[in-house]
Amino acid sequence: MSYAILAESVGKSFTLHHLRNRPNDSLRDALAGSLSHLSRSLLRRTRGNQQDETEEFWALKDIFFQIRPGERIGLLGRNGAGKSTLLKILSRTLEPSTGRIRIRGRIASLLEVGTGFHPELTGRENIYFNGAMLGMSKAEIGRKFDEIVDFAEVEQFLDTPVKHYSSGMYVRLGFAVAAHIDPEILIVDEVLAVGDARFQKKSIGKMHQIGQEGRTLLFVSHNMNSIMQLTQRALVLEHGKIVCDSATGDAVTRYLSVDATEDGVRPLKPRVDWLSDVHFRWLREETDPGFNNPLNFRLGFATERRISRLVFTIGFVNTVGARVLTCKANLDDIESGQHSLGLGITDHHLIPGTYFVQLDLWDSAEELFSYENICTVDLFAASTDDRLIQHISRRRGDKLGCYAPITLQTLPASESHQHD
Ligand SMILES: Nc1ncnc2c1ncn2[C@@H]1O[C@H](COP(=O)(O)OP(=O)(O)OP(=O)(O)O)[C@@H](O)[C@H]1O
Repeated sequence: MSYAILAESVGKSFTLHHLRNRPNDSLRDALAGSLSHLSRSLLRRTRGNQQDETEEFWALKDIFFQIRPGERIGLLGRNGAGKSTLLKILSRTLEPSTGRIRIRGRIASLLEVGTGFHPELTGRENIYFNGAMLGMSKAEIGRKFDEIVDFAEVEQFLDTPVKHYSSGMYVRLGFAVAAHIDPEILIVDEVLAVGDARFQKKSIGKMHQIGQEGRTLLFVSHNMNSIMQLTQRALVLEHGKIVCDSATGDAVTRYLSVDATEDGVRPLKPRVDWLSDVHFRWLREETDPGFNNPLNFRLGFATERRISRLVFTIGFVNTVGARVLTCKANLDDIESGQHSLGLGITDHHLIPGTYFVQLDLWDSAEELFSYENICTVDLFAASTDDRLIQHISRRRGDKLGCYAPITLQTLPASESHQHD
């Protein structure tokens, strides 16, 4: 079968050095410590000499996949899962330690802000410099030049060295060059998140167009809506391994459920050191099956400080990654100590189905705690009407969200034909 990208048994290991008796030992150890925590199972510890220690860390292991020409693929994974390492190997900026990559077609990649740019050169010079690196001739770049400048919206700064550009400008220019060299394969990492919302929308539109033209697209994002919009198939990476390769909807569900536990009972790490012992749980046993029945949660935490105004939000994300409902409450003057609160949500209007719950805690304007998939909530249909609503909503786009009843009025015959 023909392919655009073929990965065969690709692995990448890094050697981590833990240098003893050095002034910055503790920082190195701290970094290495967090890495080994991330992927203990992939680590093999070897001893160098008495003082230095090295660890072999496998950031990617046994990666096999095939991408056909014209496919639009999403790559999902938590921080440190190995996405950037894989993209760097695909775009040949990193050599794999095992296996091989085969690529057919001109490839353009946008991996990090500013890659492929020379800081001392102007925007104009960098378009030629970057275009040449991506395999375009001077004449080709000349033909595309105006389109690139126009798309990047940097006309005013064209003769300014790019070292004076903001990160948003870098990304705009980088994306514009990569997207206009007519790549057969376009690889884009999260960088777009740096641009403003309008540019993100514009670049998603451009990638969509590139996909429509039958080019191959590989796209990494933590934004499930963009992944859903742009790709048909997605790979999920966990600790350097592909754990799911399927239709995007299924892959997003798999990715979102990675962290969600059934009951959500576990200690969670807050963003401030004076808050601890955060526990959150959906009281499944207190929820009656059926549409719009109240949902109850329990939140526990310990605070060493008085909290003047605690703001909670509970968000509900459907199985394709869209946040469909946000609920909020506040509580004033919480004294230091251990606390346990019951949080009830009535009239949520959620269609029966599975939702991933996000919890955020703020003290006025300071973020105290944020957790994406703290638990899952499964709401069951209890009546024929519930099942009908669920069925219709699934058929119309396989999404779940909220449902609200319509108030019906019977209008006199003459009024029902009037136009506004
Ligand atoms: N040069 C390197 N030396 C040592 N370890 C590395 C190196 N590059 C990456 N790693 C480690 O490999 C693992 C995978 O990193 P990678 O950047 O590919 O993850 P990611 O999925 O892209 O994460 P993020 O979403 O945070 O960008 C991480 O634990 C990272 O610390």
